[in-house]
Parts: sequence; structure tokens; C-alpha cells
Amino acid sequence: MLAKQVRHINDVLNYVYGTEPLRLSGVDTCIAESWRRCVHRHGLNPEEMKEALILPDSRLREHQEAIGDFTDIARYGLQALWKQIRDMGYVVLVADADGVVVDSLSSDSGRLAWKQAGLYLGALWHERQNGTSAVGMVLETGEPAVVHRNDHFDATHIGLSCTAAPVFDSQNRLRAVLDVSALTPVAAKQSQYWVLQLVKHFAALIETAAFIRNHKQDWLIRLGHAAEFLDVTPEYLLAVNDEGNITGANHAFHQWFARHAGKSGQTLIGNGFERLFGQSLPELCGIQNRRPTLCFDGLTLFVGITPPPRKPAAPSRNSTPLPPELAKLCSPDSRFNQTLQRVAGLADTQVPVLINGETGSGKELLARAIHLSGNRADKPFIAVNCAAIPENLIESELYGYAPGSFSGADRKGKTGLIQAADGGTLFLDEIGDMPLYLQSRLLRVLSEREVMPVGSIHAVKVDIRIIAATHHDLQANIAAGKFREDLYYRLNGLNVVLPSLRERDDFDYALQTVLRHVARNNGLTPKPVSAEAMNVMRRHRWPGNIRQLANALEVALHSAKGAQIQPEDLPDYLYAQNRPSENPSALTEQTQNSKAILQDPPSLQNALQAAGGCVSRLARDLGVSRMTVYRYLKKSCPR
Ligand SMILES: Nc1ncnc2c1ncn2[C@@H]1O[C@H](COP(=O)(O)OP(=O)(O)OP(=O)(O)O)[C@@H](O)[C@H]1O
Repeated sequence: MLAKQVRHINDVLNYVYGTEPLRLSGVDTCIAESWRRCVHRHGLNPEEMKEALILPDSRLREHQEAIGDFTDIARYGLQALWKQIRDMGYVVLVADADGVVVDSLSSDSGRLAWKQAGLYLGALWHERQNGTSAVGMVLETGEPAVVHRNDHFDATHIGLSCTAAPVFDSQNRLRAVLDVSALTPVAAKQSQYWVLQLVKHFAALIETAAFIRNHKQDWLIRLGHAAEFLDVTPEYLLAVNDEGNITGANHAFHQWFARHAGKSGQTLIGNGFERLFGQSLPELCGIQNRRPTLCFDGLTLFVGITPPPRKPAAPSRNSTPLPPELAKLCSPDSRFNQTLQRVAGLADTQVPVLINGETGSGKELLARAIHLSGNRADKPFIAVNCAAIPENLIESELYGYAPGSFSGADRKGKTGLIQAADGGTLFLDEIGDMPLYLQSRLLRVLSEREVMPVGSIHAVKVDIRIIAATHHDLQANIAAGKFREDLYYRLNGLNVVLPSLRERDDFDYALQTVLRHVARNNGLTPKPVSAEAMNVMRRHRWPGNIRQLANALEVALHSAKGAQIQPEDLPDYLYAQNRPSENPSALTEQTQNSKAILQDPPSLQNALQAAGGCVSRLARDLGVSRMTVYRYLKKSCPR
């Protein structure tokens, strides 16, 4: 035992038993309370030093499975936080409500040292196990904590500096703890207070992202004391179901409610929104020209409301016929047709539509069909690929510029794409790739409905309908600080998710439609597809979706000499992978790779580590089920 550890043990004993209280008068009250809890409640003895306990892999997996997709949601926030502090020698950890580290990000160098210190996957940081630690204190108190060097109860950990903040779920249960720790901390505790602000900020972002994800079928209510900040960083979040009952609230609102309603003994979850606040959501939605407000206990809060995506209506025999452009996209998939019905119902309105889907899944085709189905059909449809315009040109391309506003500019000035869409539709493709500073400008255009060309002092009014599309998960981008939440709410009037080709249960129908389409565009006769060729295509994963399928069918139509399209008429990448003589099990390249990883224990362990120790994520990466991953893990580690 080191001399400084002996000194620390004496200090803790003296402090807890009160023989030398003055000597450590610098100890924070919350740390002192934790030390007392360690001794009196948890029965810990500072003389019995214990290294951090690391759970075996099987137990760790149980904790990771129990926390479900929370770690997936949290990961974007974790990575964004990690990027900011990785060069300063910190490790970032997420612990579950039992104090078990279920996800972590650290530099590769010094992994052994992180593990020995317990700053590692599977480590258990609960006060009753390890004494005072940042994770342990957050779990005990529900409050953020900085536990710096000698603040730790157990002298084993006095080399560490740890800062942690809680993440609550919408029922106000402590779901996880976000922690940032260093092995070789700088001397002063005060230096950790900026880390504390960072950790609190990211914990709040993760909490909001998880809230939005878990309540995507509910009405989302944002509340705050300042109207201007409501869309940027809402102080409070509420979720309300279609029956008007409150189904969730963020931690800040639970606390606010307890302060203001505690005396009347009212409950929050399950209570009727209208009963509690005296106004219904449809009433609040109907308020025009000003921010709606709510009064509660004599206080006024500004309100922002996002309705849930409308649930698919029950199939109805007398659903209205679709406009021809949308009808062209119809398929045997009834869910998709209901989506088209909803889109058709909004074709004549200015309600913004946000289309999500992988590349080539038909986002632009759908956007054009919406435009052509509405009362703007004879006005321009301007498509802007936000990812394709060089950053230095995007501003002048979108907003235009005044005559002579910069060197190299056209003397007469230039009309921007937004103005060019006046009266019609502006299609913002790849909106998730738009740089943050342009997002703020776009937000102003959408709020004010006017553009200010570069170098001009006069704003120009525009009348546009916005349709945006992206392959990104924008909520994850919001959590990672890459996309503005207020812009997201502006764009997301109606959300349409286009399934990838491999997820569609109407693949055969889609193939026939695309085949006819390709034949018509190339002046060819659509040939039938043989059963073998059909099987080859059904098995492929189609990362490029309909665009890739269309290209493959174009190749096949040009190559087919017989009456039918055969496997050998398909592009090489499809045919080669499925040639029966060379590849009897007809595995795709991806499944072969996955199999190689699964069957080689070191590769499997590496892949698991790369997936942050999360079996679900690894299973997704390998394109196999979770059970398959477990089976191989068990084989590779039979104990
Ligand atoms: N339902 C369909 N029927 C026939 N062809 C289709 C269909 N959907 C998409 N396509 C074709 O697939 C190609 C890709 O479609 P589109 O450009 O709309 O996809 P996208 O999702 O916008 O792609 P990206 O994200 O890469 O811009 C186009 O050539 C389009 O004509």
C-alpha cells in the first residue's frame, strides 16, 4: 500500500468518525455524505481496498441486452462527446442503472491501464460496491457529480478524476449515467467543472433523443419560459397520446411539476393534458400568429407542438382514387398505399414533407409525384442536392446574389434556387448533409417566407412548398449536434419513410414495375424473368435499392438473347456470387465474410469490441440474428 493511500484511509476514518473533522474541512458536503453512507449504510471499511469489479462477458451481455436500444441511441452523443475530449486523455463511459459500464469509448493505447482502473466495459461502479465514485454518487442522488482523486472513498481509486451526469427516461426513472474519467488528472478539482458542463449537456441531448424515439407515436409538446428558445433547446418535453393523456415527460418537467403541483397532490403520468392545463391540444394547435402559451400555478410557459405521424387508416374500400402521379407508385403493400393516401390528402397544402430512405429508394420520384399531384403542378419543381453543391457556392446558389456583390459574380446578379421555386416546390435532397450555419439561414427562410440574396439589403417574399429528403437519422444527428432541432420540426410536417428494397415484401412486384419502366425508357421489349434469375435477385441485398435494380435490369435486357432473362444475363456481381458450380451454398459475399468472422474467435472478439460490446449492433453489422452471434460467442468461449 502506498503512503498516500494510507494517509487517505486515515483521513476518511477521521472524517467519518469525527475525530479530526477540521483537517478535511475542504471536503464537499455531498462527498462527505457519500463517505458516511459508505460506512454506515453500505458497511464498507476504507481499510479493505478493492479493485473495481469487472463482470464476465456473459453478465455484461445481459446488462447490455436489458438496456436495449438505449445504447444505440446514446452512441451518437457518446461519439460527439468523445471527439471533443479524446486528445485530453479521457475515457467516456455509459453505465446502466445498476452501475455496470455497458458502453465506452477510449483510445486504443493504454487499454490495459483503463481496464485495471475499472474504466472499462463490464466494470461495476456502485457506491455499495466501490464506495464513493462519480457513477455511484449519481446513482444514489440522481444529481451530476465530480469525484476528483481523494474524493473517492476507496484508496484504490484516488488516482482517478471522474465526472458524471444522470440520464432519465420519460417516467423519471434513472436510466443510465454518462461519465467522463481520466487516469492522470490535473491537480485542481475546479478544472473538472467545464467537463461537468459538457457531460450534463450531452446527457441532456441523449435524454432528449431517447425521449423522442420512445414517444414517436405520441404528440410531442415542447415547453419553455422563452419563446425564442423553444425550438432550439426546449426546457421541458411532454408526450401525450391520442386520447389526450400524458404518457411521459423529461426529467426537468418532472421536477418542475413536483415543485408547482406537489402541493395539490396531482399526478403527471396518466393525467389528462386538458384536465391539468385547462386547454386541449387541438385548441393550442389552432392558435395562429402567436406562440401558444399554457398557464399553470400562476406561471406561463410557451408551447410548441408536433403531432404524431398519423397512424395508417384501416384499409377502406372507398378510399379516394390517387392522383395519377402517385398512383404510379402504388404497390400490393397496403401500408405503403396508405402512406400514399395520406400524402395525396396533403398534396394541395403547404405542409412540409420529410422523406426518409436509403439511397436510390425513390425519394426524389415521390417528391416529384407529390408536386405534380397538387395545385402547384404547373409551377417549378426545383431539386437541390444539399450534399452535392460545394460549400463555398451553396449560399449564393440557394439565395442568389445582388449585382456586383463579390468579385467573379455575374454583373447582373443571380436568382437563387429558392427564389426560382417561387409558387412551386423546393425539394431539399440530402438535407441531413447541409452545414449547420446554412441550416440557421434556411430556418429563417422557412419562418419568414422570404429570402435575402447575398449582398442585398432587400428581402424577397417567396411562396414555396418544402419537401426534404435524407438517408440520415435526423434525430440521431440532432443528438450529435449536427442538425438543428428547430429546423427538424419545421421540415417534419409529414414524415414518409420509404422502405429499402430488401425490406419490401412486394419485391417481385417492384421488380416487374421497374422492368417495364426500364424497357420503356430504353425502347426495349420487357422480357419475362426466369425463376432462377428471379431467385438470384431475391437473394441480393440491393444496397443501391431501385436505382441499382434498374441498372441491373437494363444490363439484363440488353444481354438476354433468349426468350427469358437468365442468371447469366445479370451483371457479374450478381451472377458470380450465385453461380451454382462455384458456390453451392449460394452465399453472398457478405454472408461469407460474416461467417468467416463468426467462426474465428479472435476476429469475433475484435468485431464485438468494434461494435462497442453490443451484440445487437454486431448482429446487424454481420446481417445475422442476435441468437446466431450468441451461439458463436458461446462456442468461442465455452465457459
Ligand atoms: N417506384 C418506382 N418505379 C420505377 N422506378 C423507380 C421507382 N422508384 C425509384 N425509381 C427509379 O430509381 C432511381 C432512383 O430514384 P430516386 O432518384 O427517386 O431515389 P432517391 O432515393 O432520391 O436517391 P438518392 O438518395 O440517391 O438521391 C430513379 O431512376 C427512379 O426513376
